[in-house]
Order: sequence, then C-alpha cells, then structure tokens
Amino acid sequence: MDTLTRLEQTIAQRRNADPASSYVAQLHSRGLPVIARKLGEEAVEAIVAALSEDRSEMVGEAADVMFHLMVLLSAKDIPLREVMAELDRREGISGIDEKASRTAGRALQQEQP
Ligand SMILES: N=c1c2ncn([C@@H]3O[C@H](COP(=O)(O)OP(=O)(O)OP(=O)(O)O)[C@@H](O)[C@H]3O)c2ncn1[C@@H]1O[C@H](COP(=O)(O)O)[C@@H](O)[C@H]1O
Repeated sequence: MDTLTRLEQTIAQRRNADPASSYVAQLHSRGLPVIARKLGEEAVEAIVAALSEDRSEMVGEAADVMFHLMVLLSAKDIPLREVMAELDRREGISGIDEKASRTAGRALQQEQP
C-alpha cells in the first residue's frame, strides 16, 4: 500500500478519536472552516519555504500541505482514489491546451443570443 493510501486510512481511523490525544480528531472536531483555513496556512508556509534556500524546510512544508489536504478530503468524504482518477483523466492533456479550450468555449457561449 502506498504512503498516501496508508495516511488516508489512518486519518479515517483517527477522525473520531479523542481530540486530546489525536491531532486529526482535534481538527475534525473544530470543523470544516478550521481545516480549510489550516490548509491555507500550510500552503502559505510552503510558499515561504520555497522562496528560502532551505531544502529540508520545503520538504517538511510540502508534507504538511499534503497531510492537511488529506484531512480536508476526509472531512469532505472525498476518497483519495477520486482525486487520483481526476489526475489520471488529465494525464496527457496539456494545461495550455485545456485552458485554450475553456477560453474558446466561453467565447462561443458569449456569441450565442
Ligand atoms: N502526517 C501527519 C502530520 N503532519 C503534520 N502534522 C501535525 O500538523 C500540525 C501542523 O500544525 P502547525 O504548522 O501549526 O505546527 P506547529 O508545530 O504548531 O508549527 P508552527 O505553529 O510553529 O508553525 C503539527 O501539530 C504537526 O504535528 C501531522 N499530524 C499527524 N500526521 C499523521 O496522522 C497520524 C494520526 O495523527 P493523530 O491524529 O495526531 O494521532 C499520525 O500518525 C501521522 O501519520
């Protein structure tokens, strides 16, 4: 089993644990807005780390972002496999082409009466 799948299972098991002894349970007990905000804070910390020269800090902050994203997915009852399936669906589609097709689609919609 890969690391993220194991982490997903751990988070599912810890969700309803005692918040005094589990950080995952603590986050869940505080609710979705707190979990979402925490992910935002971790993302900002990752940005700061990326702009510093400290490689290990970047690795640590990237792990924090991924962990808190996994907690948020759990809170939203979205299985990791659904996100992986979306990434699989996107495989081989250039971001440039995808954006261009969206822009063209919007232009077509605006032309219609
Ligand atoms: N992977 C993680 C993991 N990564 C980060 N964290 C915690 O996320 C929190 C991050 O919050 P902060 O950035 O605010 O951390 P901080 O140390 O307060 O930092 P600053 O305020 O100084 O910036 C810290 O408490 C980290 O310990 C994690 N907590 C848990 N896990 C996994 O989740 C499992 C279950 O954890 P519990 O629910 O706590 O048993 C663990 O066994 C791990 O596998």
